[in-house]
Amino acid sequence: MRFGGLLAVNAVDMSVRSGEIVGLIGPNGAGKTTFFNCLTGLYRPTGGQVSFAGRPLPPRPRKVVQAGMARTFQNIRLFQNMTALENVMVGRYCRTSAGPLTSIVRGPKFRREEAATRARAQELLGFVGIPEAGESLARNLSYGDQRRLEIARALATDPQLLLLDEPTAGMNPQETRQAEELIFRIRDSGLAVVVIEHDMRFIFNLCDRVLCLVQGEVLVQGTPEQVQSDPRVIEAYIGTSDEGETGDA
Ligand SMILES: Nc1ncnc2c1ncn2[C@@H]1O[C@H](COP(=O)(O)OP(=O)(O)OP(=O)(O)O)[C@@H](O)[C@H]1O
Repeated sequence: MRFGGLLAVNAVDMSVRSGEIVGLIGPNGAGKTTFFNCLTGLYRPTGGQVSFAGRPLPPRPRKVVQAGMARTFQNIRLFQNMTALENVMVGRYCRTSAGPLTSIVRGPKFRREEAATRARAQELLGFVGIPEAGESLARNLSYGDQRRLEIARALATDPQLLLLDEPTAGMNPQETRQAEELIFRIRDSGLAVVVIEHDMRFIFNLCDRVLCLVQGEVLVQGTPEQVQSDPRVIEAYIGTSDEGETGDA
């Protein structure tokens, strides 16, 4: 992915299997979010190809979600003035069949689907640990709960692959532990998960494999043990001006 003269992501080749958690680390500006944006159709890559489950994916977010890839955002992007339940229901609509006409007429088929969507959304709120939040407006939830809600909305699309962009940013230690436990449960349900994170303790504890990006390219990849002891990774972080990234920021 090129932005003018800047090659933001170059030849990043990554695979992730069902039931596996892969971490994506790297200093600020390494290209992590740009990589997610390329995968999910927010950016049209200037070169290369995204394939999912063996099929090429067009760079269109709706097609990507329908193919089974869902994501959350570094800066939470909820519908702040809708309830938590409604936010999750929105995620579900890519799997329902009601078109505009059915929605206006609101016949029995629409009502059946709507009830099923509501029930599934409530179930997902329970799964992410906020079963009581359904009627609260998203903007009134705590920061940690908003992050869980974003995950619930992503899960509502029935993904096979979940991309999480800094899921613990702004969380306190207790919320971070709960997020870790939630991601393990998501993995255990058979999904493939890719996580971007700056919190090293979190990522090395969570992931089966870790890739370290630097200036848009994969510098090192391997098990958490291999990556955290690799001098090139340590150097890549120390070499940045953001010292906070070397610790638990
Ligand atoms: N839309 C854009 N237009 C121009 N340049 C961009 C755009 N998006 C990202 N970049 C540049 O691409 C590079 C990679 O940015 P990106 O946000 O992907 O990094 P990152 O690894 O996610 O960083 P961080 O950890 O700070 O979120 C940066 O130099 C950034 O300035």
